[in-house]
Amino acid sequence: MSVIPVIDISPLVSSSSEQTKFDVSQAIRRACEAVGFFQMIGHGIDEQLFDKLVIEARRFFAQSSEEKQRYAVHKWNPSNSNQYRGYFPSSVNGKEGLDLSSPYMNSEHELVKKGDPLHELNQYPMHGVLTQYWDEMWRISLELLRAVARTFDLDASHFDKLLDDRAFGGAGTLSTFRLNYYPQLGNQTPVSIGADDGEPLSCEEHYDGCVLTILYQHKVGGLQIQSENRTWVDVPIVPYALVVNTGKCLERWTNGCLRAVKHRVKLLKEERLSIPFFLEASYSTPIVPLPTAGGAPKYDPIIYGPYIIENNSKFKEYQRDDDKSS
Ligand SMILES: O=C(O)CCC(=O)C(=O)O
Ligand SMILES: [Fe+2]
Repeated sequence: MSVIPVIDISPLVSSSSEQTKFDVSQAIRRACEAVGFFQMIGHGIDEQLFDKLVIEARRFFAQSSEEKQRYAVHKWNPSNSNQYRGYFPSSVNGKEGLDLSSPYMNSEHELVKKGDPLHELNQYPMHGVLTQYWDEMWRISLELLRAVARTFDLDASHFDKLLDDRAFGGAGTLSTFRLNYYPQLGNQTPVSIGADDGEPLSCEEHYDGCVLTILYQHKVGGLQIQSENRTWVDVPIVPYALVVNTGKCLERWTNGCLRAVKHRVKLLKEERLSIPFFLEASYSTPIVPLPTAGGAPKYDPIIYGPYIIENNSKFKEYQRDDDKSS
């Protein structure tokens, strides 16, 4: 299928009958099975919040590199201890970005105090609009996973406790909220070239490793997904829609029913902002194919934390050991 479905999730986020919620949940499942992506409307996020978020993101990236450097992770600012959560410059992989962790992470937790890379607190002050947007992403994420749970004959809250472990003595969700800025590139060289079609790219062809990604692409498109016949399909701009895609973790969890699909971003002449929220499972969550997904398990059980560290090490912007410096 090459058309990316547009799904109105309003019944999931308002009071509506169980049947209506189930019908929307099924539409989400079908999209994630057939395409791996959908455009989500009816999410209930105030349009003004997106506008404020874009202003906030632009304000951040418009700062001088010295100012942004203050929030850079250790690799680019040795006086900062964070390896993972913070700013990375465009010299590494074409785009620059700011990776933010949960503003609600349990700061007393042993892993947070120890400085575990996945459990780092933000050095960039995350308040106001950024926290409001985080709250919205978290609200929607839980509803999407409840939708998935329903279609696999599970209690709707099945995944809730596997995504945020604070109630079980953990530090909280490992999810990442990222601001991506693709500068106006002029004649600069692409970060990579499409493997099949030679398309110049500003974000390489990849799968997301997380559970789900919820992405806001602001006004400028360029995101493409690979269809089953290996051709590349544009993800069009639908105003104030959020692009949702299945990550490799959810693919494993659903025994391959929901598909993670390769995607990339074309190299454009104009600047571009994209704002993904990577929904992650808690560190010690076992990812074991759901028995209700049917069929013999196609994947070995894994523990989320070590799995995602290994997965992220494939991305240039996460190769942060000093000896791998690019
Ligand atoms: O910038 C985009 O639209 C997509 C970025 C992306 O795929 C990612 O950060 O995983
Ligand atoms: Fe991605």
